[in-house]
Amino acid sequence: MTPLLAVRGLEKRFGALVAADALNFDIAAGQKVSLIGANGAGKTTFVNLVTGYLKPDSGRIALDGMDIGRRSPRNVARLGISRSFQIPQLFIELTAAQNLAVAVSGARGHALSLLAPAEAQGRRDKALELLGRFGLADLADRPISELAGGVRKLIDIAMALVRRPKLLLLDEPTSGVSAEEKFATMDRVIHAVAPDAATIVFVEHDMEIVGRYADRVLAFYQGRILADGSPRDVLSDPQVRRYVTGGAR
Ligand SMILES: Nc1ncnc2c1ncn2[C@@H]1O[C@H](COP(=O)(O)OP(=O)(O)OP(=O)(O)O)[C@@H](O)[C@H]1O
Repeated sequence: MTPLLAVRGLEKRFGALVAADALNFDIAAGQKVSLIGANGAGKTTFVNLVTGYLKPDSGRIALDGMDIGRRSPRNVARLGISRSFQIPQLFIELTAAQNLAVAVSGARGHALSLLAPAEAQGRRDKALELLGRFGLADLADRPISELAGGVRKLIDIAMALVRRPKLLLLDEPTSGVSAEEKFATMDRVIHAVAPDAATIVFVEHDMEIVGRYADRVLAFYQGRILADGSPRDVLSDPQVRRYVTGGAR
């Protein structure tokens, strides 16, 4: 069976630094994969390569068998890969619902100013539906500037769901979220993504989150995969303990 994502010989260099070093692996549909690794190990570089924000120097990335390695971020998103960011990319003066409405317009290829009222209502309905999935419907009309960091992260992830992606990449979904709220935040993410049955790849520094939510872990070290397997196996691997979790935040 064709894997959802196939990565073959993927390389990316920044000058002399090899940030992705001949990466080779598949991701099957339905998996929840966590990317772990110390700072600078290459996790975000991988996310940027898959989402079109960086172009590989060599190698291949295929989504459902289609080569996507040199497409633009917009094109990659149209094909079914969405992402969230370490720092949420939101319009700070707009409300939560307005931010999502902008994303809905973008996904539908509309210019906001040209929309008929019926379409504007449709966008708002979609925005409210997505916020509802995250338990945030009551914050729909609050400006982002008034919302806490953890809520902003959830809204950024909601934006990524607008296109009903096949593959969702989350860059540190719980960074900046308090220890008391981190499980509740991830529970909301998993619950919200479930209706779209999206495959999730998430960068994570918190090993409690990794152990609880991932069914597979890829441990990065110096642009390479040091270990690949179940959370139990990878987190107990001596190399991972030495080079990854020992230095994790
Ligand atoms: N645009 C860039 N130009 C030059 N070097 C870069 C660039 N992006 C990343 N790097 C370097 O590539 C290496 C991998 O960085 P990357 O951001 O992928 O690591 P990471 O595992 O995501 O780290 P973190 O956990 O700190 O986010 C680092 O040494 C980083 O400094």
